[in-house]
Amino acid sequence: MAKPVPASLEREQRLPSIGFLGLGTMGTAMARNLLKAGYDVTVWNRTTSKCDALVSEGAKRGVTPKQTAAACDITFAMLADPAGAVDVACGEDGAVKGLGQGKGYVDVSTVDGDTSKAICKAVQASGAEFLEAPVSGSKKPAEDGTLIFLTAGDKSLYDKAAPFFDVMGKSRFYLGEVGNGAAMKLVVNMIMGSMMASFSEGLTLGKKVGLDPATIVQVVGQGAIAAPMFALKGPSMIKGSYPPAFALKHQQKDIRLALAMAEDVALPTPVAASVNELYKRAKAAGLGDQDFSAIIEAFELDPKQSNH
Ligand SMILES: NC(=O)C1=CN([C@@H]2O[C@H](COP(=O)(O)OP(=O)(O)OC[C@H]3O[C@@H](n4cnc5c(N)ncnc54)[C@H](OP(=O)(O)O)[C@@H]3O)[C@@H](O)[C@H]2O)C=CC1
Ligand SMILES: O=CCCC(=O)O
Repeated sequence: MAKPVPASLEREQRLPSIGFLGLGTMGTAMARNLLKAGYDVTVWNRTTSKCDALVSEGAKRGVTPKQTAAACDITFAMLADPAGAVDVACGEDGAVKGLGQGKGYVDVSTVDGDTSKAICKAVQASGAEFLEAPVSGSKKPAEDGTLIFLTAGDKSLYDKAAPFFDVMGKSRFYLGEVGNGAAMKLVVNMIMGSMMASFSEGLTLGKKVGLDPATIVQVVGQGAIAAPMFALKGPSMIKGSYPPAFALKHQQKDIRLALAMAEDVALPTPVAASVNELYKRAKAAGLGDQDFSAIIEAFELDPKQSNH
């Protein structure tokens, strides 16, 4: 059930209008929750047909990021990667051109700190406020409104956007300066990518030595290394099924960005570096659009066939 508009906002004369740019797996579910909560939502996506469902549910159709940002008080962006986030914010018909004093831009995409800082600079130069707010939690938490927001940037925009975060999520952290939200997200996803690779390696080894993979999942689930992610994905992984929630190509992007962040502070990250090679191999073998749990397939790939 959709979370209702908070009473404090209902008492105001006009609810802020919300723009949402990027209707992929996450953006669609997040924008839908804002719409279901009763907000005035304008949606835009590069592939315009992805707007149709939300428009039929009551959203307004944005023409460009610029027009969407110009029409709305606060605009959210949920794009695939740094290049997409910069294009949509700062490109020819980018959101920045529609922003100005009194408006806010909240980028919830997973990008690196430098990208986030560049977008922040362009947004603030327009007179608008900026917040980075990448999320922890995948497709189901996005649908259920139980994401975790890792925000940093203009504190007054954080306060204004809080009711929207509370519709889309179960918790929110304000981490100070722009770059800290991106850094937190990359640290978390670097750990997650390594955990998934390690789990996959263990399942593959267990199977090779004659253990029942379903029993391995059960045993892991009852001990000190139990993790919600293993319990959720393990049963489908052992059937060779990877229903897409978080694309493997996005997980590899996050490890790549985390490695660059580590390089900036001269920290050796041998685990993540090795795991990155595995994700690159899986991507080269055509698994990029599968859920990232398809990384288990990489252990059975012929190294000669994967060419990265
Ligand atoms: N899926 C998940 O579980 C989670 C994902 N994330 C992060 O959230 C972000 C979005 O993820 P998700 O929704 O799964 O990704 P999807 O691949 O499903 O969607 C990506 C979106 O980005 C758009 N896009 C990409 N490049 C451009 C560009 N150059 N110009 C305009 N639009 C562009 C796509 O448009 P089009 O439809 O036209 O291709 C699409 O709307 C990523 O940064 C990801 O790492 C964070 C937490 C969880
Ligand atoms: O970036 C993707 C994160 C997925 C998750 O937190 O479950």
